[in-house]
Amino acid sequence: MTKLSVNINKIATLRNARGHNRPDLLQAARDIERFGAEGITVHPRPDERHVRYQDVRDLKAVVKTELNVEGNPTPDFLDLVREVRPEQVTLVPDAPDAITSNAGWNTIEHQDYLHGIVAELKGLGCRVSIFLDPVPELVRAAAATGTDRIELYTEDYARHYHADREAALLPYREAAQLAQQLGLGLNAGHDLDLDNLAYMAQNLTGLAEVSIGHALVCDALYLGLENTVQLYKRCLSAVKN
Ligand SMILES: CC(=O)[C@@H](O)[C@H](O)COP(=O)(O)O
Ligand SMILES: NCC(=O)COP(=O)(O)O
Repeated sequence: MTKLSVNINKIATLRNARGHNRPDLLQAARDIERFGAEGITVHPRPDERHVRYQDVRDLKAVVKTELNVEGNPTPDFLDLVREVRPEQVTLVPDAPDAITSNAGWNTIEHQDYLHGIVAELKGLGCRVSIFLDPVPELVRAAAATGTDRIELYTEDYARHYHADREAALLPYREAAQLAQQLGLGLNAGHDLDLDNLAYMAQNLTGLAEVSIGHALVCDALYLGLENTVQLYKRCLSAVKN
């Protein structure tokens, strides 16, 4: 079954709002794992607007499932993951001032660059995933970097889901099939929520992991964190109807 990695960036956003430690990010991570998540994802951005670099160091000792650290492989980010050695590193080509992740890698143009980073991170014992759009040529070029997995950038799927979910998912299904043929592991994330998750999980072959944060934390404000984590898990276990 597809694993749920909960992105706790937005819990850190709330924590930072008052300059104190409430909510306690580390306790939230422990609780989210206890509620059933199979991973914790963080995306420490250069401006530390939410998850701070020290949070990542502290989470390494706290997370008992898998720690997935996302980010643009800047020198500071690489120094952090060299120090922390999380179970998974997801490479994302974000600009420092991006309001959120808004693009996947051009793995054709950056293939040599990514190849070197992938080799180093795998050498540290980290699983590596590359964030990209569901474009066959990009998937093929990602495989040539030696990455363990790709993460399909699902904003477009989420945007078009309600209009025509079958059409919205089609490029992702094709990319997933190609990834499987190329021996790439498959993750997915960005803007997934309680409306659109089950259909993707039921129809994307070989989907190993989804990382979900913004919608999940928003839902938890109304539904409670434990209940919300379990609702997202239920979407991943729903049988295709
Ligand atoms: C890579 C991706 O799509 C998201 O995981 C990203 O981490 C979200 O970042 P924000 O929480 O800063 O919007
Ligand atoms: N990689 C996607 C992620 O970690 C969370 O994205 P979102 O659910 O906050 O959009």
